Amino acid sequence: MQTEKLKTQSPLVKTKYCFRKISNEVSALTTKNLLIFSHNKHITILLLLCPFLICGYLSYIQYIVDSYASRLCNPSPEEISISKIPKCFNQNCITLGIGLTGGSSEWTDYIIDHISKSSDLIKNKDIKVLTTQNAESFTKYIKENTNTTQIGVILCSNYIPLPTNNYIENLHCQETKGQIYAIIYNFTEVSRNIFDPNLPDPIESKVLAVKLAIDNAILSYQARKQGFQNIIIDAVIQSFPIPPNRFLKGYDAVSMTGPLYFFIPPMFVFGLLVSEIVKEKELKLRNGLSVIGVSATGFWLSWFLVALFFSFMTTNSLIFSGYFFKFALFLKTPYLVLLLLFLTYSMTMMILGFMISTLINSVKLSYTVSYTFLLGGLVLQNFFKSPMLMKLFHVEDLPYWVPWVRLAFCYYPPFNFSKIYADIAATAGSTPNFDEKMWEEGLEYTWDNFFNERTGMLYGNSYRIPSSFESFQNLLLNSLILIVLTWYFDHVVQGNRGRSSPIWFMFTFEYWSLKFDYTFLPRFIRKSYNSPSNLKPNDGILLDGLWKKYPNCKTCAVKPIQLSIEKDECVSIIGHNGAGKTTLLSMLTGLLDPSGGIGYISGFDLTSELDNIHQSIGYCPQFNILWDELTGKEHMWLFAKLRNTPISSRNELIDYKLNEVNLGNAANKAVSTYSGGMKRRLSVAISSIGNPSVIFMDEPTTGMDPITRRQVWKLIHNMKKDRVIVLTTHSMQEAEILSDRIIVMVDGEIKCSGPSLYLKNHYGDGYKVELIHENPEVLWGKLNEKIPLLKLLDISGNSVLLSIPRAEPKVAEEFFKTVELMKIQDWSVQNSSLEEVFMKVTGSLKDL
Ligand SMILES: Nc1ncnc2c1ncn2[C@@H]1O[C@H](COP(=O)(O)OP(=O)(O)OP(=O)(O)O)[C@@H](O)[C@H]1O
Repeated sequence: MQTEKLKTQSPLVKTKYCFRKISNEVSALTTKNLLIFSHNKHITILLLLCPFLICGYLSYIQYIVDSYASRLCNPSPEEISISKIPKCFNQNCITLGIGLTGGSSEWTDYIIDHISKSSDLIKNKDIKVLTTQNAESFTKYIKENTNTTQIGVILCSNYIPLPTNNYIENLHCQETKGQIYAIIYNFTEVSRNIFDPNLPDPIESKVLAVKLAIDNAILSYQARKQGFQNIIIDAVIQSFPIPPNRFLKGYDAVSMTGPLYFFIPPMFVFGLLVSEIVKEKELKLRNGLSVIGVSATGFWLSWFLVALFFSFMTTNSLIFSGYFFKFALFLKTPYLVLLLLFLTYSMTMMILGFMISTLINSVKLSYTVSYTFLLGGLVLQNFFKSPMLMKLFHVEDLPYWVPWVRLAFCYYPPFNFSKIYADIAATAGSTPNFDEKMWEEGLEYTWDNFFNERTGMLYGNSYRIPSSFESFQNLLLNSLILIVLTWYFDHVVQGNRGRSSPIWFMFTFEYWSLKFDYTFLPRFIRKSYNSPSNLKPNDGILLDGLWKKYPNCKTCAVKPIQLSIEKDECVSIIGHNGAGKTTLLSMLTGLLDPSGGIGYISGFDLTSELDNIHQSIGYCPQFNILWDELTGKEHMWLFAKLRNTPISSRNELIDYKLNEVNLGNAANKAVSTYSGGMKRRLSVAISSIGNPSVIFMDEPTTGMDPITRRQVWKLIHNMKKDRVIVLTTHSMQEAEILSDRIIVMVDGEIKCSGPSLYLKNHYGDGYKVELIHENPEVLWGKLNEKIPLLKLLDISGNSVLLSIPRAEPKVAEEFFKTVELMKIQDWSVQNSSLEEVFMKVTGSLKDL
């Protein structure tokens, strides 16, 4: 047997064995974890697609900024003719409102006619002429008719006192000449459309057109008066070329916002892993694995490999998405630098996730924690993404507390990630030059950049930013600290590995002696509390005074127990709810630390040789150690591998075991589709895999129908050979059929123990006799008179049910003699049932 060999092997062979064992565990559990993710296809695909979606989103932002920036410039603005006044757009609006301050006169009529003809405007429709007392009353009209008049003109046909407080305060209408005009334009009309610099300024062109029309009209009037030819001046306006907006042109979304968006993909994996690990804890799957000897090292290494796999995949998905979208920062940086950055950061976050998962016990809480980390992290990333902040953080001559804050942030992985990213962006991506107020395109990022610090000036202050390599070392330090914390909390937090260690466990000799497996040393050197002098460990189970008291409980859940179970024995433990059965089994399987006492299982010490015990036991707990996503066959494969069954016969063994528990047809179905009974059957099959020398079963047939229950009984019966089976049950029939010995536990104590017949004989009420007589009361009266030791159990109809004490053979003799003389119609004799024994021993009969 493997465990026998272990006892006699040298430390070197043991180390080799340990290494092989752990690598086997890692390979089995990693396969299991990957299988779970492969069954959750949409989540996994989304996880791998996430970087691509983020890069696509960034590319879209870049596109918007670029197209926006390109639209904001106009290198060759068009000439706009102003020879005609443009008509206003709205219905019923007035293109030109003309106020005549001195009433109409010859020259004003001429001008209005001229404008009307030259600009195709209809009088009294497009042009409204008002004779106003003064300029103020014209502006009053405009105010009262908001937005109906496009442009107003005041023709000063006589002297008008000037208003002091409106648009025309600079107007000087001359009393004598009266040939001066003023243009009043609607300032609220949108000026140049900033979203499209190719459009002309609506006000400029209109005002100029009006001015030109009036000037032309005046010139024409003057020319006619003085006998000149009709003079027409034609004019155009054209704006200056509009240069590109220098705050947008060259903006690089990937450089400026990368740390914010690239923070997200690892957080998805983070959330997924934390919830999966906590789920294994909440459903006690990890406890189940610990019982069959899966080491914490194997457990965490398997998750580490899964995290590495997903981190590697998402990292590469991110890098190649960057290449796909032609991000300059990605194209100008060596692949290895990008891989190192994203992978190290992702792995550090995964290890942070491992550490968090050791502190929480519920999946619900794990979701809350993951979301909090994601949202809180995004808020911080919003600051850290800024290259300006990175420079500000490293400016020399800072207040004394800033370097301390910076140092504190160095222990926050996303800060180090943002810092390295900013280093790359500063070289390979476009960055804002605040002094020049423009964007500078990046150069190639080389390994020299990786190892060199960055220096420069910011608003007249010099800054010195440590090299990317230094920040990379910080990330590695973060990982190391988180690994140590994970290791520590995994030991001390209750529920992680079943047993929890004291908070100073690493300073105890026992911890390191167990760790290095010094079991080859003589027993007196190792720690052995309650070391027995007269106990000889057997191949089965030997307990001497083993007891358990839960913290904050007044009484012991299990009082000191003496028990010896030999090989080939099947023992059932029966007891009422809360009697201590599960606690006893948990101690024997190493899930709970005994409060005291000695125990040996397969010859190994329960306190110091637990690793070896785990190698030699099988366990079918009250809860099923099953993963909903995996199929029955995958479960069997996992446990067969963990149990190191020979590869050549593994598949055959799996099929055989599954058929044995009637699950052959459902072997390839996910366990989530199994009924409660099917899951129990699978758990029983799993407990027997790998030929364990002791099997513990906690209520193995709960939830099974009578036919399947009998099949499982048969299976357990066949498993008895060459091993010890300890099962707890509430079914007396099960205990009676399966066990060679029955132990009755009451309030943490073994009240009695022995084969079923012995218990019945010893604790039962004797024989039960049922007599059928035409007058049962008379019959009982006579019997009771002759044999007072008889006990009446029931009289109903023609039947009398009574018991004869087993310990009194003479009473039985006397009873049968008496009965022979009576006219008995029928009779039957029955031995006591186990249920009666149980009720009597547990004292429950009194309570009924
Ligand atoms: N984690 C715990 N902390 C404190 N007390 C506990 C804990 N687990 C069990 N107990 C107490 O220990 C006693 C024994 O419980 P245990 O679960 O071993 O009984 P059981 O015989 O297995 O019951 P059942 O048949 O219902 O499974 C009970 O009084 C129970 O309340």
